[in-house]
Amino acid sequence: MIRVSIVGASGYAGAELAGLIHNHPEFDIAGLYVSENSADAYKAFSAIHGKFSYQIDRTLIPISESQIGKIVAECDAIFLCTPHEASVDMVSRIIDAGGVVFDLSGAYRLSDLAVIKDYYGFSHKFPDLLNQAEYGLAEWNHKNIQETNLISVPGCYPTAVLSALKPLKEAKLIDSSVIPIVNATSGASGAGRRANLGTSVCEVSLHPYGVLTHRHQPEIAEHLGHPVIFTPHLGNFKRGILATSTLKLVDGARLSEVNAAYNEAYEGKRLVRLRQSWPSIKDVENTPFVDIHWELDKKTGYLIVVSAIDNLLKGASSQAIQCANLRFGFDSDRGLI
Ligand SMILES: NC(=O)C1=CN([C@@H]2O[C@H](COP(=O)(O)OP(=O)(O)OC[C@H]3O[C@@H](n4cnc5c(N)ncnc54)[C@H](OP(=O)(O)O)[C@@H]3O)[C@@H](O)[C@H]2O)C=CC1
Ligand SMILES: CC(=O)N[C@@H](CCC(=O)OP(=O)(O)O)C(=O)O
Repeated sequence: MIRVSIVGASGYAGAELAGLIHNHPEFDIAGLYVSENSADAYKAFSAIHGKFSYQIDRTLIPISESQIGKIVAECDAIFLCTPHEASVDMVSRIIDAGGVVFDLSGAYRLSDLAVIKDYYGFSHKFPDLLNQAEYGLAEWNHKNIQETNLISVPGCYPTAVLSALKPLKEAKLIDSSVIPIVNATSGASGAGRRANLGTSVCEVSLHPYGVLTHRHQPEIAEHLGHPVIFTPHLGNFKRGILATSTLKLVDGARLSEVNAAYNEAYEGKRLVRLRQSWPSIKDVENTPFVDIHWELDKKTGYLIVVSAIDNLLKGASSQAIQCANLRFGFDSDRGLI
């Protein structure tokens, strides 16, 4: 068995990950950690996440960022389900100690220091590690994921959007003179477990946020290799993301070419479901799938692509498991379906 530890295990993404590892045939939980001064230190994990009562019998151990290297020797890999700023240092310490790390935060997803400063608000201290990090979009980067010790698991919106747009980009079907427009709505769990009036489901109806400033815009653009205009929205439901992308195809592109692009990109990739009808959050919540459907307006040459994921699973923890599967030599979907 491969023994893995989770830092940030009391949070939404960390708890989902603990559940997936508990049920995985190849991985075992080595330790569950929270921050040094956590209000949940030494509590039972199942006291925080009651659905795991009598299943995951573990205590949440507090750990400081400077001690993180010490747990490398006690396990085969570490998942960081921690805030971006905390992950920056912890990743460096884990790599220095010779460990394998899957970082679910945004700390290592972008390569340009100036862009990181602009969108995350801090100066990144480890440019060499940014170069070493492999982006964990599992269906698209499996070879590199297998060969690195630093996997940066994509953000939730980028997972939904890149899954929808990369087949078209690879097939050179996107008209580069018209910037694709992406509107996406997330459930409130995307904002994490900490109470916050602005993301409480009782306060939220449906509204855009982070307009023209959201950090997932440069993440999508970098990993698509194409600019996008991205507008996230917050909805008053718990989990799931639905993203609608509108783009112009190159002149003369036919629907059959679009269909071929998706079929080729995702042949044999069982966690991507090319649907014959429009995706919905209800079809993907609590699942590791990304559902995709598209239609072409033959009059204008515009294509509408809709993709849906569970933000806590394909948008975070189950994609992290896909990456770990690849890194340790298993099929990407092992233990997930
Ligand atoms: N929610 C989502 O849909 C997605 C989240 N992500 C990313 O995953 C990460 C976790 O997100 P999420 O689960 O939503 O967040 P939560 O706020 O729900 O959980 C954060 C966790 O990190 C712990 N933590 C905070 N600071 C530290 C620290 N310095 N050292 C160790 N542990 C710490 C918290 O516990 P405590 O504070 O008690 O120590 C808690 O367990 C974030 O980077 C987020 O951006 C990525 C994709 C999707
Ligand atoms: C609804 C909501 O607040 N969502 C979060 C995205 C969560 C996520 O996947 O992103 P990172 O890993 O990049 O933090 C947000 O917009 O900040």
